[in-house]
Amino acid sequence: MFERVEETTKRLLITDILTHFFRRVIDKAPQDLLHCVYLCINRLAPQYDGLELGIGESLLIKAIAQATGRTNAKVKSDVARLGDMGLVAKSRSNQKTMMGSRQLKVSYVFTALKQIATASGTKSTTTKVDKIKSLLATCQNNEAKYLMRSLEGKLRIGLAEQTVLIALAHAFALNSLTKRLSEETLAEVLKDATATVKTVYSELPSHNVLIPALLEGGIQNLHATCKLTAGIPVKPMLAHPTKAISEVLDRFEGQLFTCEYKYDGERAQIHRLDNGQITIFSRNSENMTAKYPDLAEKLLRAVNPQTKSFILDCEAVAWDKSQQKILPFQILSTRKRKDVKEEDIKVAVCIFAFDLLYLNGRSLLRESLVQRRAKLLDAFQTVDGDFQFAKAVVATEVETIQTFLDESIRDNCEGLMVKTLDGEEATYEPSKRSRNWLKVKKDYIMGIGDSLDLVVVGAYLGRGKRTGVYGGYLLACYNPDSEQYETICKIGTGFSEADLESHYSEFKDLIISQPRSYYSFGDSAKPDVWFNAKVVWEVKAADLSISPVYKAGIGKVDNNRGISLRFPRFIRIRDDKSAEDATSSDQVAEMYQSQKLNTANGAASDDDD
Ligand SMILES: Nc1ncnc2c1ncn2[C@@H]1O[C@H](COP(=O)(O)OP(=O)(O)OP(=O)(O)O)[C@@H](O)[C@H]1O
Ligand SMILES: [Mg+2]
Ligand SMILES: [Mg+2]
Repeated sequence: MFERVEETTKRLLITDILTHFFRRVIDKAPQDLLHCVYLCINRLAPQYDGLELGIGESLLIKAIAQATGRTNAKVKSDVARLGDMGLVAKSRSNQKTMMGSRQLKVSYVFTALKQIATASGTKSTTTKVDKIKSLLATCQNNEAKYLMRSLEGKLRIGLAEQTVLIALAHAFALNSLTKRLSEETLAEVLKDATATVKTVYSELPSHNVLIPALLEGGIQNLHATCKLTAGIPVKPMLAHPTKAISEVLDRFEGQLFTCEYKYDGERAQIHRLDNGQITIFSRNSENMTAKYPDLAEKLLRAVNPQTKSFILDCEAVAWDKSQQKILPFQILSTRKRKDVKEEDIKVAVCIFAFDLLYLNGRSLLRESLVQRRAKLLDAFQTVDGDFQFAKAVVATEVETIQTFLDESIRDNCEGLMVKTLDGEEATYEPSKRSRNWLKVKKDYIMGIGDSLDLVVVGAYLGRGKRTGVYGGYLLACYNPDSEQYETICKIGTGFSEADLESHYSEFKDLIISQPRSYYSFGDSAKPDVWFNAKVVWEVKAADLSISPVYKAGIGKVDNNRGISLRFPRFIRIRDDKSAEDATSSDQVAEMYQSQKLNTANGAASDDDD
């Protein structure tokens, strides 16, 4: 199935292949469905579980060498030549296809992968190498290729998580049909099934719950059996950038909306269970409770007596106790990330709450913001400097919004979040970048609208004052459709001396001998060293231009040329975003288009290389 998916580029065909496969699994081996799904999305557990594949290159090289009787050096040079660990492992296993040997079974492979990922302790390297060796020995045909890629955590065959959800919905819907339907009715049934599965998964992102529920009760019962649950993080709702207050007014014409301060801290989704246990999740659904041991106690003082379980959406912001004011993000980022003890805490944090998703056992996702906000205000109380509600106004005039924006900046915020208040358009949309939430950042008014979060894929050796560290870096955005990192600019500005030093040493572990096959770059912008795509930086730029050298959004606004950033400047490391959460090619293209609209009325020209 993986082979067929990899050969196909059309998303619709991929969905069909996968649907067909799932239908057979549901019929013939339903107990394997969960493991099949995990192998397809290249994971071992829900994302919030933190259990990751992504076994290091050197360990995999060792295992291939031992399994095939080659030296480490030989395997390493083969990897450099073929650019794909999977192909190297496969080239050998083809030569000795064992007659009548054991076949690998899905659940066996899944369990083995899990054992490899969780092995710990002094002997863990040996355990891992031995396990991989024994898997490789049983591989046939292309299996070794997909096994190695899975172990690396880079299956890269075009199976996006959303495609897997669609195929699951189609498979269950088709398998439960009792009579022939007209083409039209069938399309309708599949569309409804897909919507149900996608919504349910966005509210309860765990296949461990979803798959058994589907097998048990089918799609009809899914909404009743799988609901938003305290303790399981949902992907937060995201906002669209805007460049002017007038753009906000155009978008929200005739609708009721509210402006809130946009606090510059760290997004925090705080869950409390009925038993009182508190868990704090990051923007990326990582458990960061251990980073904020001080928050739980602050929160308790803000919780009203009738409030039991809840999911709170808020921003954790650095707080100056003596002056009673907000501190910039740079201060917050000096807090330790792991195993923080009360005595380690030098930077105080205040919670600014702006949404309530769940209260006393009930989901509030489908209620409007007016209703959610009323419940939020009712369920908690302000404790100055510890827990406050996001400052908000209902404004409709440009002048009032402008004044509020200026105030937000004076109060050390980044600008405003503008949100619809009422009705269907004001529900909470997990994981969506919604047009019902707009961000207005002061320093981007009339600029490019927003900062970008880009992946560092390479670096240039420094000269002169920067001898001994990197002088510049090559950045890329991410294209989720092609699964490629597309280069967008070289950056050398915005770094302090200390940044240059620490980046230089931190990127050491990420150096790779060849660019990955999925990096899209121009020959004239090749860096001196390439990096594994892992680190994300927030970057600001003056504007965007069409470029023959860079590849961002290639084919979206120009057939052969990409988009590039002019005068990029480093702002901060985004360790709450993974490489795949970086700004997407579509977002870059959208920013370019909207800049073009703005300059069309007589301002500067574009098409500048
Ligand atoms: N009142 C508020 N309502 C919603 N979000 C807020 C509010 N105040 C601060 N925020 C923060 O602003 C973020 C949205 O804007 P920001 O540009 O900082 O997003 P980001 O994390 O860089 O993601 P992206 O740029 O991909 O949207 C939210 O994720 C949240 O952390
Ligand atoms: Mg932010
Ligand atoms: Mg941003």
